[in-house]
Amino acid sequence: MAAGGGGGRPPGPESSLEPYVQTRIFKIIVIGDSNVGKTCLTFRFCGGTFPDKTEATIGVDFREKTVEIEGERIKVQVWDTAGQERFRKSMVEHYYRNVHAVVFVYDVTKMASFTNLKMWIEECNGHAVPPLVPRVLVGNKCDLKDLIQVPSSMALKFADAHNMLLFETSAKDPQESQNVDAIFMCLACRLKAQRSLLCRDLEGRPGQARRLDPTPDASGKTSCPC
Ligand SMILES: Nc1nc2c(ncn2[C@@H]2O[C@H](COP(=O)(O)OP(=O)(O)OP(=O)(O)O)[C@@H](O)[C@H]2O)c(=O)[nH]1
Ligand SMILES: [Mg+2]
Repeated sequence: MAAGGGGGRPPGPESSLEPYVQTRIFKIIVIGDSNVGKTCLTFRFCGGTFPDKTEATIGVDFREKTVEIEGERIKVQVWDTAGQERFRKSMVEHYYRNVHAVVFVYDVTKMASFTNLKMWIEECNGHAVPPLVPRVLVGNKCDLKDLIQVPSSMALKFADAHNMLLFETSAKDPQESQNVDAIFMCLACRLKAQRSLLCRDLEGRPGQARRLDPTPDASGKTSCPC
């Protein structure tokens, strides 16, 4: 189990004059064939580096990073899942339970990892993930330009058909790190917006949940990269 990125501690006694706002946690799972680079992508986002060496993930590795969106601190909890069937079968139920967003990853240099996406999407659908849960598609290893097997146009068509945004990235190339960050930041922004709306809808209804953020940003500014 590994962790990277900032720690998302709520304000302590030293800031007791400020209103106490609990840090929200968004659970994002990263799914796809073995060897597509799920561990490297999550490492890049949470730790800011490309790992020298990785081994097949067994079960799940958790990583997290605290980000700030429109003045609110949000903890992005990334579940780096195992691609190999034998290392994931006892865990699958846990992956999908209370998930907030799903990242499907394929390897742009391996067509089979792209065609297998159908299977991953079916698995996700089979676990009753609500339609409101955002899903994105990530084509990784774009630095291997001479080996590309999955054209962007094909991936875009697939993403459109499944109502997903497409990100083409490289966990390895430091120049691409902003694109990797954009995957998770975009999801965090969408989740924040969705949940604020949901809570606003529920406000005023007796016995229902209320917004956690007592001071909505009036500026309308967003740091969302998408
Ligand atoms: N060239 C290149 N290699 C990458 C990239 N991302 C990952 N790799 C390599 O691909 C291999 C597999 O990466 P992992 O991140 O361990 O793959 P995974 O999807 O987590 O695999 P499982 O844990 O078995 O599901 C490793 O040798 C990485 O170094 C990338 O963007 N570019
Ligand atoms: Mg892995």
